Formats: sequence, C-alpha cells, structure tokens
Amino acid sequence: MRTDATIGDGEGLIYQTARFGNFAYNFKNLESGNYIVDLHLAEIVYTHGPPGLRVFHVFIQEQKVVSCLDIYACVGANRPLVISELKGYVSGDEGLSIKFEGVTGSPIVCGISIRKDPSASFRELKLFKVQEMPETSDHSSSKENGDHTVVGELGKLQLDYEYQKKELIETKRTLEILKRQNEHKSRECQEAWKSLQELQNELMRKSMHVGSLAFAVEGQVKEKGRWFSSLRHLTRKLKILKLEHIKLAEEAASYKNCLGDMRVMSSTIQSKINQQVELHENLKIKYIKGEKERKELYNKILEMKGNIRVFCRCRPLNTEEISAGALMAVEFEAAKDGELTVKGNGAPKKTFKFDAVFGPQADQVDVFEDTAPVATSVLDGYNVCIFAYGQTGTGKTFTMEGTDEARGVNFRTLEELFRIIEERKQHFRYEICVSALEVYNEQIRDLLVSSHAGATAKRLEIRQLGEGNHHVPGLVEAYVNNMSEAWDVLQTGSNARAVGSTNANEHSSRSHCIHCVMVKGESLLNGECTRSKLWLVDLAGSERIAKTEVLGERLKETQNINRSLSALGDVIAALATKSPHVPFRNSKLTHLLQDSLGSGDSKALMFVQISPHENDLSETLCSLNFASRQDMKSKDVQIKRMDDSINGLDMKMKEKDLRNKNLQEKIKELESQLLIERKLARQHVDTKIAEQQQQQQIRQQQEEQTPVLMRPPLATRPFGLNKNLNEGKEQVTLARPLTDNNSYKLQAIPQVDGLTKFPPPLLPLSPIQADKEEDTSNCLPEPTPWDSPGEHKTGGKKLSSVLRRSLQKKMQMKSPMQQHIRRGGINVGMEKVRVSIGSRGRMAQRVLPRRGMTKDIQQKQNQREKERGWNIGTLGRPVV
Ligand SMILES: Nc1ncnc2c1ncn2[C@@H]1O[C@H](COP(=O)(O)OP(=O)(O)OP(=O)(O)O)[C@@H](O)[C@H]1O
Repeated sequence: MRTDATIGDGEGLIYQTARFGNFAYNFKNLESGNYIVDLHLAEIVYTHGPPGLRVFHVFIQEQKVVSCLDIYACVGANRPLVISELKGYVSGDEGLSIKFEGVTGSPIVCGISIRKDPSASFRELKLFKVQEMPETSDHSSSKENGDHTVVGELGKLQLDYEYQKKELIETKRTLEILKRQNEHKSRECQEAWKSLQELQNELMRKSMHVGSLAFAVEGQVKEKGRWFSSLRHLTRKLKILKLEHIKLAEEAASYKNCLGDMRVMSSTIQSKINQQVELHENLKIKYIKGEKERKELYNKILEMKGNIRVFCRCRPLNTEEISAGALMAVEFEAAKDGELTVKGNGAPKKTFKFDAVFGPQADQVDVFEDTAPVATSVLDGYNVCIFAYGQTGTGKTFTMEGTDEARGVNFRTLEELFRIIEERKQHFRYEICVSALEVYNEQIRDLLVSSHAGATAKRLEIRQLGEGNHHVPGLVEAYVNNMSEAWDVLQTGSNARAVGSTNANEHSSRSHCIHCVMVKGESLLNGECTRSKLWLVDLAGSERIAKTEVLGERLKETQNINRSLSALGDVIAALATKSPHVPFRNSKLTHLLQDSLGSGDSKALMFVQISPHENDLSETLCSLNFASRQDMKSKDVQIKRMDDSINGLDMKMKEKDLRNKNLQEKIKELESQLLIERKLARQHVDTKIAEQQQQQQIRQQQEEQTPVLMRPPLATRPFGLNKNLNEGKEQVTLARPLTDNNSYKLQAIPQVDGLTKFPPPLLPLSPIQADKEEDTSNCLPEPTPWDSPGEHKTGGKKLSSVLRRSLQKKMQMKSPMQQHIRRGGINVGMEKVRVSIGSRGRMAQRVLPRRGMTKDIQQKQNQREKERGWNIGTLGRPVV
C-alpha cells in the first residue's frame, strides 16, 4: 500500500506491507532510471526463534540482491532490520520488481522504500548493507557478532558472484551460439515448412482439379443419359406431331370449306351489328327525346302545382309554455286540405288556406315529402329557391337546417340531389359547388371567409352577368363531390352567421342566412349543358319592433330586416300577379334571389313558420296574412290562367262540334241526293233499255229487209254505257279496252239518230292516267246491245251497275262537297262519307291525284284526242 509519507525532498515513496510467504512486488509507473530501495524487516512471529529459523533471498529486477538472509541470525526477534541502499534500474515502462523467496520459512516484510537515485548513472547491483537501528546497550555484543558474520558472508558472496558472473558470461556466449544455431535451424525449418506448404497447396490443387474432372465426367455421363432420354421423348413427340399434322391438315381443309360460310356469317353479323348500332342510335335519340319530354312534363306538373308555393308550419308548444299553461291559438282540423284556423281574441275565427299545412305533429320527413320534387327540378336545370319566413323562435332554422337527430330541408334536399346524381350518373355528369352568405343590415357577407375578431368582413356586391343571371364577384364557391363535403361547407357557413340577442329570442338570428348550391350538368349522350341554382334561405325573424323593444343598433337591424322582408313580399306579389315591373332591386335579398324567385321557369317555395302560443297571436296573424297575400295572389293568377285555358278548350270543342254537325248535315244531304240520283238513273236505265229493245226490234225488222249493218271492229267496240246526268243531255259514256296494257277509259260518245258513233281506237294510257284505273276497271267488257238480242235482259243489269259506278265516280269527282273536303285535305271526313255510302267503301283506299295534276292529265288527254281527231261532244266519222 502506497503511503502519503515521503523520504527526503519528497522524492522517496514509502510503501507499507505485511506480506508473509513467497511473494513479489512490481512497482509500475516508474520513470526509467536508477532507484534506491530500502527494505524494512522485523521478526514478529517467533519471539525466541533460533538463527536459521527464517532465511530468505531478495531479488530486484530478477537479480538476487539479498541471498540467504537469516533474520534471527542478524537481529533476532522483535527487532527491526533495514536493508538499505539496494539499487535497481528501470527501463521503459517495465516497472520495478522486488521478489522475496524463502529458503527456510517465509520472509516477513514490513515496508519498502523506493527513491530515485539521480546521481547514479550506472547500472549496478549492490548487495545489501545491513543498517542497524540504534539499540539499547543490552544488545551491543550481539551487534558485533553480526557484523563479523556479514563481512564473512559478503566475501563469500563476492566470490560466488564473480564465479557466477563468469558462468553467466559463458552461458551467455553458449546462449548466443545456440541462438544463432537456433535461428539457422528455424530458418531451415521455415524454408522446409514453406516448401511443404507449397507442395501441400499443389497437391490440394491437383486433387481439386481431379475432383472437378471427375465431377465433369459424371455430369457428362448424366447429360448423355438425359440427351438419350430426351431424344427418345422427342422421337415419340415427333410421331405424335406427325399424326397431329395429318389431323390438322384435314381440319384445315374442312376449315377452308367453312371459311366461305364464315364470311357470310361475318357479313351477317356485321350487318346485325350495324342494325344494332342503328337501333342503339335510334334508342339514344328516343331516350334523349324522352328525357326532354320527361323534363318538360315534370316541369309542367310543378308549374301546375304553382311556380310559387306556400307551406305553413306551426311549431309545438315548448316545455316552458306547457308548464306555464299556455293555450293553443291555432287549430289544424283541416290541415290535410291545406287549411288552418286561428282563434281570435274575442274576434271571430279566421281561416287561412295554403298549398300545405304542417301542424305541430308533422315531422321533418312529412315536411320534406312536399319539398323533394324541386330537387329533380334543380338537376333538370331550373332555378329553385326555398325559404323560411316567420317570427323569431317559430322554427325557421329548425325547418331549414334541423338538428342532428331531425335533419331539415337543407340536408334532405342536398341528400336528394346527390341521390339523383348517383341515379343519373350513366347519362349525366354534374358539378356542384356551394357557397354560404348572409345579408345583414343590407350588406352581403361571405360566411365561408373567416373574419377573425376585429377584422372587418369584405363587403360583396351583386353584378348582373347577362339576361336574368346574377353573380356576386369574390364570393367563395366550394366545389364538393359528395353529400358530406357539401354539408360540411354549409355548416361552416351557418356557424359563422351573425347572431344577436333580443327580448323575444335569446339567440335570434338577425340576418338572412343564404346557402347557394350551384349545379352544372352535362348530358353524356348529346353534350347538352345546364346551369341552375338552389337557394336555401333562412330569413331573419319577422317580429315587429314594438314587441322586441329594441333600441340603437338592434333597432337599425330590425328596421333593415323588416324592410327587406316587405321587399320580398312585394316581389313575390308582383311575380304572382304577373306585374310588368317586379321591384327586385328594392333590397339586397330580392336582388340576390332575382333569377330564382319564381320568374320564368324558376320555382319558389316559402315556409311560413308560426307559433301556436296565444301570446304570439298577433305576430302569427301578421305572418299568415303576409303569406296568404302571396298565396292568394298566385292562386288567383293560376286560377285565371286555368280558366283561360279551359275557355280556350271550350271554344275549340264548340268549333269542332259545329264542324261535325255541318259535316253530318252535308253527308245526309249527299245521301238523299244520291238516293234521288239513283232513282233517276234507274228510271233512265229502264227507259233506255225499253228504247233499246225497241230499237233492237226495229233493227231486226230492218235486217230482215236490208241484208248488212257493219259491226265495229273489236278494238273499237264499246264496252260500257253511261249517261251524263250532270249536263242533263242524253249522252252515252263508253269504256274501251286498250290493246297493249288492258286499261280502260270512259269516253262520252254522242248519239245521232239513236245510233252511237264510235270513236277511233284509243292510245294506251300514260302512267299518270293510270291512276284512273279504278274508274275504268269497273267497266269490264260487257256485251253491247249489238251482241245479241237475247243478251239485252242480262246486259241491262250490268249496265245499271256500270251506271252506279259512274255515278259513284261522279260523286267522287264532281260533288262540290267532296271537292271542298279534298281541297281542305280533310280525308277523315271523306272516309266517313264513303263508309256511309256502303258498297263504295273501298274507294276510300284510293290515292287521288292532286288538283293541278288532274287538270294536267285532262289537258294532255284532250290534246291526244285532238291529235287523233276525236273531240268530245263533236260528231265522229259515220259508223258505216
Ligand atoms: N316543428 C318543431 N318541432 C320541434 N321543435 C321545434 C319545431 N320548430 C321549432 N322548434 C324548436 O323551437 C326552437 C326555436 O326554433 P328555431 O331556432 O328554429 O327558430 P327560428 O325561427 O329559426 O328563430 P330565429 O329567428 O331566432 O332564428 C328550437 O329549440 C327548435 O328546436
């Protein structure tokens, strides 16, 4: 253990120790140099031990510096012995080692003192000198004995030392030689080792090479085996492939034959596809047309319901009112018919009528049921405005916005919008953006622009973009993709609404809160675009100033609110009465809603909110009067419009009736005329037959007297006979066959002296003339009075049918009534006439030539006849 005590100038260190046995110390951290070491010893174990009891050696730096020190022999027991001035040399950081080694017994060391020896520059060892401690007089004799023993020992030791030194030098020399030999041998060994290692490596390499060669050979063998097996496999496959090839060749030949069929099939399929495409196109066109019609009809239905509709909703009595024993001032017995009755304070009951009345029991779903159709209207491209009007605390916000549990009109309309958008997504693409604003003290404020405390909100103005299109520049428009996004934006707007406090309602809204949903639609079928707006307006409370007892800023607010509400009333009234001037610009509210307040195709829906409490009776009456004023006016106009249209329809019906009556009279007239003409014709025919029979008799008599009367040739023989009844002249109409196309034509042939003069053969009819086929086809070749006397009786019957047909033709062509009908293009009337004629019904199927055309045909015919030298009404060549 190192002590704090020092020796000399502080350079010497003192270590205390109490070691027993063979041991050694190594003092590290000593600088290189010579050191002086003092050893302090004392025998404390055996107090009466004899000399030779404890004998030991001391080594410094492994060199024996004290040899066989017998402490009992030196100082005896309990007496200190200091061996001083021992020297040791420390080089580098090896430290100073001191070793004690017992010869007999173990050495006991009390302390070691080490100090640097600056003076000594040599490296020498010095055998110890026993420093004797001052002793008492009792021990003086023993001290002298000790001195002598030490000196004798020292001489011996010095001799020993010299001898050992020589021995050491010899040993060192031998060691050197051995060292050299050793080095030589180790070099040889190393070389041998190296060559051995090289050989080993070579061997390794060779063996590895052999191994790899063996592996390669093995691989080659395996590979060969594989090749052989794959060759066998391939041979098998080749055989199969050959068989398949034969089969395929057969199939190819059969497919070749099928190819023709395939071509036919593909062309059929192609034509089918084309048909389908055409069909698809047609369907698309039909769909677009149908969609347009649906839109128009839907709009018509809404229009019939009224472009401005008024619903009245009454909130239930709240708990406070009920607990205060409040009485209901409104009755809803006839609510289903849109009526409600308000009790008067002493005054008689008053009944109001609206498009719908919702009592306190009606829930949000009931209210929305009547509102839902306008969502479709918005997506069809019409502007819609829904607003809630009424006294503070009557449920305007409840109806429009509702609560999380009972969603109001705003939420449900948006939901309906997105539902229809989803439904129509295959044919329409919609873009929706929403904005929220409020009109407060006749100033427009964007509710989506956050205005922090102290900052003044940006004022917005209304600009007119085009015909009936208004815009608020700078207004934030948020594009939304779904219901939740849209609702989030609108809620943000509602939360930013300005609220104040009045006596009537603590949290009364003092501004008109307006939500605008702008819809851009595009048809994916024809690219048609629509733009429309849906306004959702929660108006400020409509209570009167006197009740709320407000002053200052609140008074101004209330005045502005009342002014804008009355402007709204004026606008609606003007629209409802179709007044030429609508005072839209009297307030910011009406100016903003201008394009959606029931003008043109736009629809407006007003909720009049009322309180059932008897204390609110006067305010309730005010609201109801305000609403019914709008409603009655719009209804009056509607009724008037409906009356007008009913009157118009009545007139048309009357006209039609009159026309029908006239037609019926004319038909009757014609029928009676026809009957008379038939009778006359029959009489004529009878007389004619009688005449002809007479003539026949005369001719027979003449034939008997004169030998020959020439018959006309076959081509010029008459085939039919008629009488021109119109002109009242005796004239026979003949039908003659044409040689080439077997068509026939009736021609009037004059009679001279009771004999008919036959015209020359007719040319074939031109295609235009062929339309008269009907006329002549009835005149089939019939036996003439010249054929044989016996044929006259039967011929008379046929003649009458010819006459009848000619009459029929005359009826068709000449009747002024029919001509009138034809000119007017009233074919339905003709149809009736013909049907009433009975047997002549099939005439209805004929396509009659136009007037001009008939004239042309007639002229051409006359021309041809002139060329042939045969004029109607003139005498022809003599028969004989
Ligand atoms: N039909 C109803 N059913 C149940 N509660 C209702 C109904 N209508 C209104 N209320 C309740 O009456 C209270 C006042 O309604 P609300 O705030 O909607 O009135 P308001 O007319 O919007 O008032 P303000 O003019 O102050 O905005 C609310 O607590 C609301 O929940």
